Amino acid sequence: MTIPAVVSATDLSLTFHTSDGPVTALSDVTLDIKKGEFVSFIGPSGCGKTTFLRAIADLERPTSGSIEVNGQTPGNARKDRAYGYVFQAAALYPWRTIEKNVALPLEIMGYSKALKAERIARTLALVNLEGFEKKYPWQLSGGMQQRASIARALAFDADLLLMDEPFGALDEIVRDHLNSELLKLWKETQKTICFVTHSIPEAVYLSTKIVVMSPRPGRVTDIIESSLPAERPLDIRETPEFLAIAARVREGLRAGHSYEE
Ligand SMILES: Nc1ncnc2c1ncn2[C@@H]1O[C@H](COP(=O)(O)OP(=O)(O)OP(=O)(O)O)[C@@H](O)[C@H]1O
Repeated sequence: MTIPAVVSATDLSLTFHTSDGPVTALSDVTLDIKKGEFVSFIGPSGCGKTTFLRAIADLERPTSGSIEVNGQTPGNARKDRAYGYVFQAAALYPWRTIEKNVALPLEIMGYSKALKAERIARTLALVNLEGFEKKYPWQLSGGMQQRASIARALAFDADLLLMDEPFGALDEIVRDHLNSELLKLWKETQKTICFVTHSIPEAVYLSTKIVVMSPRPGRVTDIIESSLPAERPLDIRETPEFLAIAARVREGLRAGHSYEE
C-alpha cells in the first residue's frame, strides 16, 4: 500500500519583488511529505524555511512550479482546515485565558458550546495543561505558553501541523522536555508534522526526514531519511547512529553556506 502524500511540491519557486529587486526565497524545490512523517526543515536564516511553510498554508503563492496539500490546492486545503499552525512566539492573546485562547479558532468557525468544551479539554490534556484553563498567558512559563499555542493549533484536529521554530526562544532544558513531549504527542495522534528549526540535535532527535536547505536562492541541498528507531529516549543523542545523521546534516549545511555576509 502506498502512503498518500500530504504535501507534494514540484519545482516550486517563489520570488518576492522588493524595492531592492527580486529575492528568490525558494528555487526549484521538489519534495513529498507522506502521511505520518515528522519532517524538519533546517538551514541558515533566509533559506526559505518559513516561506515553504507559508506556501503550504496558502499564505504565499508560488511564482512557478506547484504545491498540493492533501491532493488539492493550498487554498482549498486551507478552506478544509487541513492544518494547524504554530508560530515562533506563542502569540497568545494576553487578555484571554488559556482556554479562551484555544477556543478562538473554534469560535471563529462557529463550533457549538459542547464541541468547543470537548476540544479544549482534549487538546489541553494532550499538552499536559489540565488545571491551567482559567490562567492568563502571563501566569504561565514560556514553555507552557508554547504548549498552549500547540493546543490551539491542535484544536481543529487537522492531520497536518506546521510548526515554525516553536521552541527557538526557550532554554535548553525546557526545549529538551518539549521535544520529547512533542514526539509523544506525534505518536499518539499520528499527525504529519512540518517543523522548522535551526538546531541540528533538535532536527535529528525529532524527525523521520530532515530537509537541509541553503540560501540565495533558497533550495534543498539534502533530504535525509532517518534510520533512528521510533522509540527515542533523550540519551539517543549520544549514540553513533544519531551522531552520524547529525554529521551528515552539518555537512549539508556547510556545503550550502557562502560565508559572504
Ligand atoms: N514578504 C516578503 N517580502 C520580501 N522578501 C521576503 C518576504 N518574506 C521573506 N522574504 C525573504 O525571502 C527569504 C526567505 O525568507 P524566510 O523567512 O522564508 O527564511 P527562513 O529560512 O525562514 O529564515 P529564518 O530562519 O530567519 O526564519 C529571505 O531573504 C527573506 O528576506
